Amino acid sequence: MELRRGRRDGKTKPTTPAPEVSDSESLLFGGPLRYDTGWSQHNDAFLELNFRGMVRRLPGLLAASFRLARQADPRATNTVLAAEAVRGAAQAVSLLAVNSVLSRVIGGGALEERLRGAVPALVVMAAVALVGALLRAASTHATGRLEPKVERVATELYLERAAGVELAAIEDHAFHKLLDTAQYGAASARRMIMYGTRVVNAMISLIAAAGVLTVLHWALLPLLVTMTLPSAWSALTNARRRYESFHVWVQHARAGHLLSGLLTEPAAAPEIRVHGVGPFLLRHYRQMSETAEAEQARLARLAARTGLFAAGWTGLATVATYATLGGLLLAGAMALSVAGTAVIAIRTGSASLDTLVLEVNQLHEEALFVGDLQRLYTEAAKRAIPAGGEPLPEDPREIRFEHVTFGYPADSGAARPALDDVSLTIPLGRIVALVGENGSGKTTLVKLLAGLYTPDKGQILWDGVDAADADRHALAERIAMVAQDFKRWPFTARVNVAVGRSSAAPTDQRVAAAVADAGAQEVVADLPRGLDTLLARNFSGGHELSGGQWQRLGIARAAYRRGRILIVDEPTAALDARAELEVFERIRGLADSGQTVVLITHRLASVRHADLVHVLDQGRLVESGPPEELLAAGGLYAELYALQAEQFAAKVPAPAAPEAG
Ligand SMILES: Nc1ncnc2c1ncn2[C@@H]1O[C@H](COP(=O)(O)OP(=O)(O)OP(=O)(O)O)[C@@H](O)[C@H]1O
Repeated sequence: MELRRGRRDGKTKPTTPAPEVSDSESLLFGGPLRYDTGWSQHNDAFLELNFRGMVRRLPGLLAASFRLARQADPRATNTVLAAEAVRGAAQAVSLLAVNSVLSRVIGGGALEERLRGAVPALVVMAAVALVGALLRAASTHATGRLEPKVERVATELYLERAAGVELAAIEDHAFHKLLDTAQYGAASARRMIMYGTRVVNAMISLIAAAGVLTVLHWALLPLLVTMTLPSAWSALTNARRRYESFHVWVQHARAGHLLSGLLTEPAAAPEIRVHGVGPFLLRHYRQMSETAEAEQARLARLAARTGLFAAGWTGLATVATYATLGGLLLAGAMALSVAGTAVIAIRTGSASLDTLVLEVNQLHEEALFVGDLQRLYTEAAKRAIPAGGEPLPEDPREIRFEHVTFGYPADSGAARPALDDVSLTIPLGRIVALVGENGSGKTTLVKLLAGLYTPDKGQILWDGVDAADADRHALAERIAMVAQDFKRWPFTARVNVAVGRSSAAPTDQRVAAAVADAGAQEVVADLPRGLDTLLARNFSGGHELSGGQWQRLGIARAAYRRGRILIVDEPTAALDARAELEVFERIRGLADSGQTVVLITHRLASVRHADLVHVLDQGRLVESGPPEELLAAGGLYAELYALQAEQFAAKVPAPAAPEAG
């Protein structure tokens, strides 16, 4: 399922057909399992490349890769350019020397005299060959230094830009596709350096050969061009087809990689075995591979046809060239020595032109991928988290949401926004709980609070300052967050805590304090190598934690960050009853020390610790107030509370008495 250098597996059919299901599976699932995985709706016909457009784009792309090379290593770039330019010129001098040798040898006079006359030109040829060899060595050495540096610089820029965009961009499928295609740009930039140097070299030797031909007879140059045009056309046409195909198929290939990854991934392994998901995934994988193979076959068929047509055209042009040369000789319009030089110049010229076409074609193919990388750079710069902005008040009293409406960009077809005209206050230094049923908008609200998204309508005011205009990095500095799906970094336990503030050098004391704050001492004590235990099961010496143990480390990470506002989204979902109680006590303690806590939880009994509760329902704020007041008011909060309380109050049915007899 590889694309590009084996990953260009082709065109997408816009939909992946529903899989065939065997009888046994039909029985197993109680009916045929016919649905597609949901990846197939992609409409990516944005490419409008034509032959002229490709030629026009080339200088710009070449210049861009030259800029990258200069950025990576200016000295090596200059060495390569100078060496290649002089090498090309040396080839021109060499061709002129050949011309001189031939005219001496074919010209009049005694043989010995003619040979002696050719000696200076032969010496020049030898000197030029020596200089050429030295320059080639210099160029090879400098290119070898330059290429990996170019790839590193391009990759770093790619990763830096990707990490610096808004969360909304990362969730946008078009941007994600660009991230996917652009990842190959750095390796292409590296190869562009190699092809670029060859193109410069071939161009200069071609100019030399063309110059010689023009001097010999004006009609020879257009004939040379006619001879080489077909292969240029065929090579560029095939390159364009492969590139278009790659673009249309990139999502398909991504899905294929994802499927094959799922089949071997430890996290999916239990369900694959218990629910029998393996055959389902394999079927999809096979189907994707087969359609990809069909695309490769289509490309090969087209390439063969184009190549055959181009070869015929080249053959005819070659016959015409040599017929013209013969005609000129027969008509006495050209001397034999000149015709001899012309044959050599045509051969050299067409060889240079062939090389040029081949290398330009390679360069062009790479340039297209570098073009993707540049598009990503531009797009990422547009969607970057803005730097600078208004300073936030040093010690704000409250954060106020005013008529905030927000809908996820990736979910434009949603029936209602995730948050709809929400106005509420978060007083600082208190515990504020967000309560509501699944999907009511609690997580969305805290993501907006943390500056991960900006409202579509309304404002989030830190005292008087609108968060949309504030310095986003300064805002993030004040937030510590334990998200519902916080990252379980595949590093040591110590790093998993200290990554909460990776800009500061971790001290044992600070890590230990954070671990204690989260009540995670026992978790760490049970680890085989304490804080230095690697928490990545797939590595040797790696260890896996339980969900609840991870959750404590997540809380330790947030404690380590020491942000002024602590956001905890379902902090106790994976904790046992005793641990849950302890974590809430600690959260209460944090608030006593002046820390603001924004708490999302479904455990309403724990909400009694909160100073203020906001109740959300379908993206709207429906109730706000201290927990006791909300209970007394008999609204949604009281209803949800009563539902949970009933579960505990419900009597466990007594076991039925054994029947007599
Ligand atoms: N990244 C996302 N992209 C698109 N839609 C999203 C995204 N995250 C959430 N939503 C949608 O936004 C709405 C609110 O989701 P949110 O996660 O804020 O709810 P919640 O109250 O935190 O739910 P839960 O109690 O289940 O955690 C839901 O309809 C959900 O489908």
